[in-house]
Amino acid sequence: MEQQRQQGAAARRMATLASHLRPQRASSHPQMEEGPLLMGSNCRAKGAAPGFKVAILGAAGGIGQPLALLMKMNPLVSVLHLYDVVNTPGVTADISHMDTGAVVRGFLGQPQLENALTGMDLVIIPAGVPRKPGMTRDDLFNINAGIARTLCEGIAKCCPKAIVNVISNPVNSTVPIAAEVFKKAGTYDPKRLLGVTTLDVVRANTFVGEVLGLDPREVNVPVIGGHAGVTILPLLSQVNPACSFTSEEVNHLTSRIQNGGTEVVEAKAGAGSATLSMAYAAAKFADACLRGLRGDAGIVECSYVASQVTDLPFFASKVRLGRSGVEEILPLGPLNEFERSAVCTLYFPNFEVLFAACI
Ligand SMILES: NC(=O)C1=CN([C@@H]2O[C@H](COP(=O)(O)OP(=O)(O)OC[C@H]3O[C@@H](n4cnc5c(N)ncnc54)[C@H](O)[C@@H]3O)[C@@H](O)[C@H]2O)C=CC1
Ligand SMILES: O=C([O-])CC(=O)C(=O)O
Repeated sequence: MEQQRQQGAAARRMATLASHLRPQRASSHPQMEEGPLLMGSNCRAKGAAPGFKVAILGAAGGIGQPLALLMKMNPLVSVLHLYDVVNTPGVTADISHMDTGAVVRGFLGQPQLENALTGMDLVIIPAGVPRKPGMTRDDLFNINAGIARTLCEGIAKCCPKAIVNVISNPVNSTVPIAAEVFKKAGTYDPKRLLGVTTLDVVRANTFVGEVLGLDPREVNVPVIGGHAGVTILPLLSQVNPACSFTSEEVNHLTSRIQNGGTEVVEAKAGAGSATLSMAYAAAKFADACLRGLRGDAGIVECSYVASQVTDLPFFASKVRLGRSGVEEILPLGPLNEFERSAVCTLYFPNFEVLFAACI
């Protein structure tokens, strides 16, 4: 009798194990979008656990996977939707086993995009192809512009009030493309569309910390402009804590910060661009956006946003985040001669505007 009971239990355990080992289909996993009962907007956490609903589009990629891990660890997140055109069943199953609060759901392929987006407070977009050595970020435009457009059409339809964090390159173009999609859909709110340039700040803090012999966690360098080559401009005259640099140090730091992406692309030798540091930077920025949404005061980050700080329609500078997204674009502050000349060359055919912006 006891032997029969043990054999029955063993058979049941084997059946359970076999069901986990079956070939992957999106619907064979409990966390994957399956049908009306598992739709994102019906997640059990809705209305239960306090927190925000966050979607990552491109969640199975080099940035998407570690970013999913970091967002699953964020206590402000109650629901985490992972969307990609490949491999979300595996990533979702894996991340969903972490014993943190957020409920994780996976969504695979275009037919599941709408369910991935419905009800989201924050959408983070790292979907798109990365650079290889010898390429510029602009070389990614043709493929990534189309991807950004499709995803933003989904956002306009399913979560038009969400804050959108655009990571996909070239950020200097994907953000304006997103704005055009939202304008066409009649949902554009410039306060809610933010290009992620946090990796430039993260690198600047690290490299300045190295030069000054300081803990990078105690360094804060504003980085303005855009997110490509010379459009990335660290304001070394505004480093916190206050410090000074020799002209050699300024040249070295400016060049290293501007070329940080290329440094990683070359080191990876064809295997992609920055993923781990980018996931860290994106998680840091997303956390700031969520704290702003929660109503925390005094949250200031650099971001590439619709702006009137220069003659250009989009510009990265310090912004104050709040319940509605970008609540204020802060002035550039006093620039030194080197920075003023760089800004003028890049962004100010009209010098008078510069002096207005520097106040
Ligand atoms: N803003 C920044 O500071 C940085 C931006 N990037 C950019 O981020 C992007 C992603 O980089 P990685 O994660 O390394 O690339 P990756 O190739 O490892 O991952 C991209 C993911 O996007 C997915 N994808 C492609 N088309 C999609 C679609 N239509 N819908 C949803 N998902 C789609 C792919 O399946 C893949 O899983 C690149 O454009 C890269 O240049 C990278 C580093 C820093
Ligand atoms: O350089 C690239 O292609 C990726 C990127 O934007 C960065 O690492 O800053």
